[in-house]
Amino acid sequence: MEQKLLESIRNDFLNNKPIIILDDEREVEGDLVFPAELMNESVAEFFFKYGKGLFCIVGPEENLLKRGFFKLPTNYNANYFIPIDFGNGTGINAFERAQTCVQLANIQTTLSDFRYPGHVTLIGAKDFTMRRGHSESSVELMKLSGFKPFSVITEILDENGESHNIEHVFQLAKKFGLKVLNISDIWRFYVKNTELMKVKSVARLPTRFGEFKIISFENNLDHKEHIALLKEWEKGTTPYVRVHSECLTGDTLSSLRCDCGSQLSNALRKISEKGGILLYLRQEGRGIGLSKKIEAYNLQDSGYDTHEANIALGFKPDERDYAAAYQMLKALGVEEVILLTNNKEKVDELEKYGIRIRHSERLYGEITRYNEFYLKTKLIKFHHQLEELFEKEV
Ligand SMILES: Nc1nc2c(ncn2[C@@H]2O[C@H](COP(=O)(O)OP(=O)(O)OP(=O)(O)O)[C@@H](O)[C@H]2O)c(=O)[nH]1
Ligand SMILES: [Mg+2]
Ligand SMILES: [Mg+2]
Ligand SMILES: [Zn+2]
Repeated sequence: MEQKLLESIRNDFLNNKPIIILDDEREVEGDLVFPAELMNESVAEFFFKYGKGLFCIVGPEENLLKRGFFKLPTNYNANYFIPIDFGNGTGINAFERAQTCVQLANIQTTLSDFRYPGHVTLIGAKDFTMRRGHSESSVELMKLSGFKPFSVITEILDENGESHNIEHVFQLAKKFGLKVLNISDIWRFYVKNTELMKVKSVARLPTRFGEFKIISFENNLDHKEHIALLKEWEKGTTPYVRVHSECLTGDTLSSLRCDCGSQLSNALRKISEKGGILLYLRQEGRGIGLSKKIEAYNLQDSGYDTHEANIALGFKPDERDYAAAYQMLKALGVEEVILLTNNKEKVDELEKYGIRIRHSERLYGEITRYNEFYLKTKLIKFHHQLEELFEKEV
């Protein structure tokens, strides 16, 4: 998603055209979205007729609370506030509901300017880094496209009243020329353009592989303690970068089930020699956490491979995210890297954030009889570039 697209979204809104946000990460469903400040009778009508779901205004939770709006009790962690009406009518018709939206976007108003309970559902959006739903992404999109952080959203139901019909969503988009954005695209754009991590503490760190600087970060992205080890590189050259995901068992407990520990050593050796950065990401077990990885190991001992074990536990084969790696590089002022990896996904992900990958260099660990099957699974099912490792045998 680029600046040009945002401008054209802004123009669509100014021309009474909503957009559709697709929740591609969680529910796989589409919502019509429009700025609350621009809502009017005809767009509201369009939402009722073609959206058909619940007509909701969304605003930042803390803003709503400050203005006196209060949350409804919930037994499933919903974030509904008291529904509201503006004006003296019944509050239900398109004109009145549109007025309610406009008046809520007018931040001078407080709860006492509205009647409650009313006919427009009010939802509090969390911070985008805390939750990535329709509410949060639509509020973020308002800000990115130059509007006040209040959106109107309505779920799209098909002709049978079903809400997860993506084909129907795309037909509707085509019929009315509406843009369709994914939540993940809005999220990526947000991460790319927002400073979410800053250098916090720096110290000297002599290691077996040479002396590095160890750097911690103030982290408003995911609040984890990701760490960088940096060895100065020659000005004008490209640093070698290793993006390494935490593996407590392999990195520090000398486990032979994987190749992580020896890869880490080889990466530090290379970076110490050439200059560059190790980004140590706290996403243990490809993002499922240590306990779940131990469960996965147990499944692997009874015949599952590493890919199948993750799925059996209800996860994706790989749950990792590289937003933090990008934010750390951004905080360190690095725009171009030579990436030490066999995992093409790391290359693709960093490139999506705009990091230039000069090239990637294979980084092998040690093959042992305990990790051989694991590595073969990575080659075959995750398409990691490990062919060379097994060539000798073939
Ligand atoms: N779920 C799960 N995670 C594992 C297993 N074995 C290792 N891991 C995790 O896999 C991750 C490996 O991280 P990296 O070495 O940075 O990444 P990679 O995908 O191997 O890619 P490379 O850059 O080529 O090394 C770590 O988070 C490990 O904890 C396993 O059997 N199951
Ligand atoms: Mg939704
Ligand atoms: Mg690895
Ligand atoms: Zn490991």
